[in-house]
Amino acid sequence: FCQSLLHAVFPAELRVASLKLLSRVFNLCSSYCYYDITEIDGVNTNELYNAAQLYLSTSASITGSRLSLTRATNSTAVTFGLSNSDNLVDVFLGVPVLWEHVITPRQNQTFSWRPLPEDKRGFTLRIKKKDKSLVLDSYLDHIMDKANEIRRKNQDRFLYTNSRGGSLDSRGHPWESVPFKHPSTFETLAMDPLKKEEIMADLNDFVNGQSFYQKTGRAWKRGYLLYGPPGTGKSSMIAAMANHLGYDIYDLELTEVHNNSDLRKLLMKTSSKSIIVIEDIDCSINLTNRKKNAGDAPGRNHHYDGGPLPEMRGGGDDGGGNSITLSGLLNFTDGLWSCCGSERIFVFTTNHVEKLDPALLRSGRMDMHIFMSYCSFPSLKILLKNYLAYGEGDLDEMVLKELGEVVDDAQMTPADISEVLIKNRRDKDKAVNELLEALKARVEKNRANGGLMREEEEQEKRALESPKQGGDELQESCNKSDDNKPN
Ligand SMILES: Nc1ncnc2c1ncn2[C@@H]1O[C@H](COP(=O)(O)OP(=O)(O)OP(=O)(O)O)[C@@H](O)[C@H]1O
Ligand SMILES: [Mg+2]
Repeated sequence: FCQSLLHAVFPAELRVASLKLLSRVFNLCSSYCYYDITEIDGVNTNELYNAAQLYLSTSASITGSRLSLTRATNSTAVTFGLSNSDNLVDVFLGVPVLWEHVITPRQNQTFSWRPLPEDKRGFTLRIKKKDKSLVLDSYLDHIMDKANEIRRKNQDRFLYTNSRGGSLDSRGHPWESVPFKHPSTFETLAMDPLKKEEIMADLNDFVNGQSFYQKTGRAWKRGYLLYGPPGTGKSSMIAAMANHLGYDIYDLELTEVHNNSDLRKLLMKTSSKSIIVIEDIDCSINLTNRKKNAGDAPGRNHHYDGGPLPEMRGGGDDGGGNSITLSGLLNFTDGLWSCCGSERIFVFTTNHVEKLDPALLRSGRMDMHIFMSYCSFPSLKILLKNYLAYGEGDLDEMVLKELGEVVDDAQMTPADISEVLIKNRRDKDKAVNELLEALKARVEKNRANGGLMREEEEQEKRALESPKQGGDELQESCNKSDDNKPN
């Protein structure tokens, strides 16, 4: 009787209304506000939920008493997460925020094109009302950024190639990818420690330089030219850069690109935070038919003048199938298109810097020119440490002195030296002795050759120091070697 009276006195609408009123009064009195971040918003996956989960799983400032541990496939890190109804406190800019993970079973599955998970998952974020603007303005952005960073660090990076030519895969991508697992790091790289530090500092400035690039109105990208003889670690340096920054690598095979517009399409399909590599650039762009161009415009060869364009090697032979041009390549690295996406590094490598078009070398195009030289004494010490576990002071002073005396004149590449060390790595003394012999033998050989190699090196350096002069040299070398005249 009482129940029916209650129902009669308080009809359903009134009950709902009074509940609403109560909760409004409660909300007004409470000094907190709450945000629900559900895993699935309607039928779409909520990016913020995933980001929050990732962020909470690694945030060092978090405290909680019960956490669940996970390790995803291919991941190198263990992450912890929240079980049902667990609370975590995070502190952002001195403001404490409370996270609660809520899991409820999903009732009466409604029809959906996509099967929904059995549980409804969500985070409830509780903050003081006075801190509301802080959360909405920067905390959520901070979470998204951090989550992206964690994702990048945890995941395998990828090495992309355009070996399919311009053809697209089923998802419309021109790049093919494989997981990138090169073990080279700046620690294992044998080169002058000061130069190494300079490069690492430059890379760090680049990744942390978003506001600088914004302020100065520059596109957020950087170019490195690595040059030097084969086996001096140019490819290893690229791998070390990628590992240091956690970037993907796009290895661009220019000979597979048919024309400038394909090149642009490839560029558009690269992601931010990546290194775009063109190896052996001197072999990719054929400069042999620049002679005609230079004849038309003498003295202007150090600026690309928009005249007849150098074609790809073999381009003339196959009926114009390959018509990628130097100007197309420069546009690729420098033009408006190069800014679609940001935080990108371009790396070109070459064995013959003197063969490069000065337009590629002029300042502002390749920001840093890095000469990868023959093995020097400091580099040798790094190799001895890596391959034979010799630390500072482990090796006999006399032997070290002897090594130091011959290593520069021997002009052996780190690749040659590591070969000797690998072969004898079980017997350290034998390895060092054999290395000493090899270095001495090489010194003798170089003396006999009359320092021919040294001259080549000097020529490369000169070419870089003065692009104008380099241009003239290039001109000469083109004139001399132009036996492959255009039809
Ligand atoms: N500076 C270096 N530090 C450590 N290892 C090196 C270095 N240079 C070469 N090596 C070793 O030699 C091998 C060949 O080096 P790498 O492929 O990096 O040379 P490269 O300069 O790219 O040569 P190429 O001009 O022929 O492409 C590497 O696998 C690496 O083990
Ligand atoms: Mg290489």
